[in-house]
Amino acid sequence: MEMGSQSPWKLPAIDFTKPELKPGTDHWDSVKGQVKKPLKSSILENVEAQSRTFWPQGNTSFSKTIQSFAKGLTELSQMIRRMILEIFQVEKYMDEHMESSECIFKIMKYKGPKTGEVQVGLEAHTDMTLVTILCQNEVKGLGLQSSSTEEWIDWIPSKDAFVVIIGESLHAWLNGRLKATYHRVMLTGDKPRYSVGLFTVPKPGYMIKAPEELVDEAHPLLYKPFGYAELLKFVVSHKGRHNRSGFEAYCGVKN
Ligand SMILES: O=C(O)CCC(=O)C(=O)O
Ligand SMILES: [Fe+2]
Repeated sequence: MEMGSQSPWKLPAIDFTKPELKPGTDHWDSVKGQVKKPLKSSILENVEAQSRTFWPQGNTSFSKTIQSFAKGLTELSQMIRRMILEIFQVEKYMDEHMESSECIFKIMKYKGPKTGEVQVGLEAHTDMTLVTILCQNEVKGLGLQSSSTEEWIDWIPSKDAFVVIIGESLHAWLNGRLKATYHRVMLTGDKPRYSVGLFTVPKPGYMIKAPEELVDEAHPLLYKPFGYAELLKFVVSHKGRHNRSGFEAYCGVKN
């Protein structure tokens, strides 16, 4: 997709495919500027990234290329987080941030409900991750909520694009500078929906704590330091599992 062209998704689309996309180059700064826009306007804290660089042969035989696919997604996750840290001027934490995170790759299958009526495949929720990257087969179903208008936007599946979702751990680490994106899966018809997700999460034992540079009078600390595994355990057992309340109850300073 050409820079600045309209995406079919009503979502900001950003091209990460150019080989010259390397930190410190003009092209890096230009793409970073595009990442900054949707983050700043808070239209929706996600971006789409085209896949061909990571995956030049296309995604039809992905079972064979699953490892290189996961590697490509891991690199994309790193690039996006590198840009986000630069945008919020906390580059000095880059190594710590990268070393304290790991990527989990999952393949998911949703059976078609075999009805013409839309059924919930996965309730609206935010992820507890740092960042989640999703892609899927041609069966529609993923919806993303704009944090500013609360409008639900259907993702139109595309084999050239990924959805990048900000999770609660990154929201907390940035002391609220970015919001976690609500998303859900709604299904209809009888075809199964397959999706793959790369979930970038804090490593076990690492305490997520906002850097002091992001905490000041205008931005008081929102979350107490927490470990990811402990957070997950609490959220899963909490009645607010499918919304932000479990997260807020676990580590929100106000609680
Ligand atoms: O299947 C999808 O596209 C979404 C999966 C998801 O939101 C999750 O596993 O947290
Ligand atoms: Fe999710």
